[in-house]
Amino acid sequence: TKPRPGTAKLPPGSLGLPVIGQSLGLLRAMRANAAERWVQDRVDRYGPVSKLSLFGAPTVLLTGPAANKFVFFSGALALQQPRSTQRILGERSILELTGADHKRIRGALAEFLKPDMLRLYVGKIEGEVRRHLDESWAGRATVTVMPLMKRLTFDIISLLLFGLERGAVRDALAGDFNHVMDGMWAVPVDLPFTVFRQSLKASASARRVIAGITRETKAKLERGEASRSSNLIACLLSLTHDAGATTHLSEEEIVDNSMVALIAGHDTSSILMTFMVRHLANDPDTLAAMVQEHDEIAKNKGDGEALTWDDLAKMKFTWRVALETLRLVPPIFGSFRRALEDVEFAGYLIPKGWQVFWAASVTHMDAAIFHDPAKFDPSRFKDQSSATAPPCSFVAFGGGPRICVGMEFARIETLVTMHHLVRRFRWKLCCKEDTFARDPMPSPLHGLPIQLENKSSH
Ligand code: HEM
Repeated sequence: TKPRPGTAKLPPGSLGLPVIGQSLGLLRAMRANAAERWVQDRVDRYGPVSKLSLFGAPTVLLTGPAANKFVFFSGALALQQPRSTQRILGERSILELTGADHKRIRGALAEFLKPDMLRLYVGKIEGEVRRHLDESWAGRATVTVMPLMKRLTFDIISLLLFGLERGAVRDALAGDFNHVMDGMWAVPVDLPFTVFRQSLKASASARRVIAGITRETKAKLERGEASRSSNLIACLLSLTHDAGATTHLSEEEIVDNSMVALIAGHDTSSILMTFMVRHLANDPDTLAAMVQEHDEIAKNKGDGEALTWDDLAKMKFTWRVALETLRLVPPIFGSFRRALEDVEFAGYLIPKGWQVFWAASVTHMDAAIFHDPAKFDPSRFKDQSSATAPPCSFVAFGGGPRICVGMEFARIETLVTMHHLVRRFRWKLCCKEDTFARDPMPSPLHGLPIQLENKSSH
């Protein structure tokens, strides 16, 4: 709601030191696996709405389902990215756009990421998974899960987005993206030898590759050698051709949003799968139930026969394990919005221009919503439609008009990967410590090295 002038007061809390504010405290806590605790401590001290200063701007921290709903649905708030992210991903990325522009780009991405389109890709995703497991997992005594999952999800997404098969171009793009990621949350100072400069250079190089692919795809579409469903670029270009001004995407928009999809589409899901592997190593009952689900599906198939869309629909328990993993370790800790005007929430004023920060963990660990919240219990997601969990309480994928547009895609690649993983291997953790650092994405100790054993029947 819009406050009446002079009525609402600022939330409790302190803005801390000039410029630095509480940023260093939060960053330190993130690296020490204590970010969730850090946010909870603030909530214990000041309540669910408090003010602080993060990354150079006055900020209101909001927690709880009602606050999440406000953040996701309020028209007075716009998505806000760090300046570094904006420079790297470009000004026409979906993350920078609001209103009709956001709707148009989101509609275009959703056109490619909708189930009807994704079902055409199950075979390609499975092909990548099988090849990765054959080449990088099978026959090894130990592997490090996190980097392997990152490369797997990168290869899957670049196949879907650009039709890029294995080879030098994909390797070069993967190399560029490692550097792109390094500077996403860096101080945006473009000077020689800074992480940020390196990241900008890598981003420029990746952009040239994507622009080249866009031109090639355009020519292929004109020659009838590609169709709308060939890959994301073909889909976006076809929208341009088909539907005129309302859905038209410029080349800059295609490149910027391919960059976003490539980053958003591989980092998060690789983290989910890595933490599933970690959790399953410590939870034999959950693992056994998952193995049973996948053995049941494989029982009715010939050797090497491809998974179908219907098979994926049967992997209900596995998806619950994924959701419970996302509840306990949400890859996206939270994110920022910016107040476009003075706005009021829960009796407090959020002044125009201030940041709003929402953190997933507080609601995910609220015992009033998730009974015994520290316990890993996939059965709590058994009936997602039940009225027991209020809306906007499970927020690993965000919510509202900006809810993750790649959620269904993440589900498919996770299910396909876990199917082959649990059927082919047993594993044990090399590091027993149950900890992780955030930078800002969570990563387990040493990237999660595991001892691997091939199951005899495979
Ligand atoms: C486990 C995997 C994933 C998680 C946990 C996740 C999480 C999220 C979250 C929390 C948001 C909302 C951020 C906010 O409101 O500030 C988001 C947005 C987004 N995600 Fe995902 N994501 C995942 C996978 C993917 C995949 C596979 C893709 C692409 C193929 C993708 C593309 C996007 C895009 C483009 C947005 C921005 C949507 C918009 O602003 O309208 N994500 N994601």
